[in-house]
Amino acid sequence: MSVGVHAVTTSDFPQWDRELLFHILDNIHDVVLVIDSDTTIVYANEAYAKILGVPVAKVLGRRLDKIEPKAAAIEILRTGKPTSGADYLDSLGIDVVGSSFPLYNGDSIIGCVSTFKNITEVVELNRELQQTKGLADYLKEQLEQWEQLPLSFKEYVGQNRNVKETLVLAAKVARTDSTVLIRGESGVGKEVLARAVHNSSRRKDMPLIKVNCAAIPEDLIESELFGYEDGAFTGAKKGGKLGKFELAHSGTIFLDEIGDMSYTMQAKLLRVLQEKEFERVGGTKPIKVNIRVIAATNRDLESMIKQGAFRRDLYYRLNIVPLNLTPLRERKDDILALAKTFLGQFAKEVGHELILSPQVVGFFQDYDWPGNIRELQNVLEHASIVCNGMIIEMYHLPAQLIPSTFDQYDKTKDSSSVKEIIASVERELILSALVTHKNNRTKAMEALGFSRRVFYDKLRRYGIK
Ligand SMILES: Nc1ncnc2c1ncn2[C@@H]1O[C@H](COP(=O)(O)OP(=O)(O)OP(=O)(O)O)[C@@H](O)[C@H]1O
Repeated sequence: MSVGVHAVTTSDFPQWDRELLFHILDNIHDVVLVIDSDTTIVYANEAYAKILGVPVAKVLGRRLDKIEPKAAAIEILRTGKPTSGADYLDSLGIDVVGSSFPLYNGDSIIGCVSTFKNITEVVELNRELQQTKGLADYLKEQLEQWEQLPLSFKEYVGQNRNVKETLVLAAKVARTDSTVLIRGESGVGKEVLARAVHNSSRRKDMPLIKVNCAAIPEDLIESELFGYEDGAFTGAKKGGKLGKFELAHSGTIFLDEIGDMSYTMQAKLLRVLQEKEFERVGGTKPIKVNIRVIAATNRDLESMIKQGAFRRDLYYRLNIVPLNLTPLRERKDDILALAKTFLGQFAKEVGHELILSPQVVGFFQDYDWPGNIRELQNVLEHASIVCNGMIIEMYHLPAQLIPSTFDQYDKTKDSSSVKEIIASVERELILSALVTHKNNRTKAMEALGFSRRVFYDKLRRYGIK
């Protein structure tokens, strides 16, 4: 029995010849690739063809630096330092894991050997797992602030002609994968419409991820959108973090307040919209995503373009199907239906039916609603808490609407005396103070600056229990 460097010969293995060694190498399941000092591929085993799908004969004699210029083996020819770990092969678009080491003849490096396996599937699975985990975190974050929003167009309150036209167009575009741009003042229901589009699309079972572009600080928005790799910056979470684009993979991303995104970020966003791929912060590997984009803004993008604050090319990319939502003051025919919906919701919370007095109905029709549907909802929520009975009167409305209450009296030349008007305003202020101080009478009294005797006298007079 003779002994080699790491081998012995026996009667079954009388010699370790070339043929036997090549046979062994060819049957190893991992790719084995050998290059010489000018990166010419001098050997590739059969796994190379099986795993990479390229016949061995096609690569032998070709230079690796022309095929895969970023390959670790090329760097090893220069440094002589073995490496191991995961890598991404640009030329084939696959993820691999393995190791490479230099070959020496005396002191000089004559080549390099790489062994690796394809882990694209594992990387994909890991990505799905990361997406699921990220999604769970995101949903947890959102759960507390999640609004009860209508689920589809059927539940979307809106009978006004303009709104109906918008809804019909929205329902049509929902069936496609087109980018949608929702325009309208704050509180007009842009997010509700975005959800309705997503929920009526074929992506409805996949995530709808919202990004409020105005709420994220400029230095964080890139990592929020695209995620980051492990150690991308100081304070970065270990293991990296998935961005909103990856969370939205296969689903929809809702870019709210898009007009507030910085000019630099607009360029990066445009690239993603065009190429459907991006890199994480601190990463080099391109990540492909399949997403539908819905953007919304209350800003005048056309003026912003003229002022150089919004990119024209991004505008064209986003404005494929614009959906305009009319402000509430121009769709007053919807006010009562919306009010009824909200009162129905609040009635469940307070435990009794709620209706509007004729004065309140009149006032709602006259009022301008600068905060649109959100303002209407908030006003009714306030009134439903303050009102002990079933009928919501003017004095149940929030204090900030009180100047308008005076207008109302003036306009209609209401027969109420000044005394009555003051009394109704005073009653409202007391009720508001009680709500603010969670029914703590002493605190409400102090806040209003009344003495105890005057305060309790007024409670009695106004029938406040
Ligand atoms: N058609 C509707 N039916 C029922 N509720 C609605 C409708 N439209 C809006 N709302 C309610 O009004 C509130 C404001 O809506 P939403 O957040 O969609 O407005 P927005 O235009 O996105 O506001 P912003 O520009 O401030 O983000 C929400 O609480 C929503 O539930």
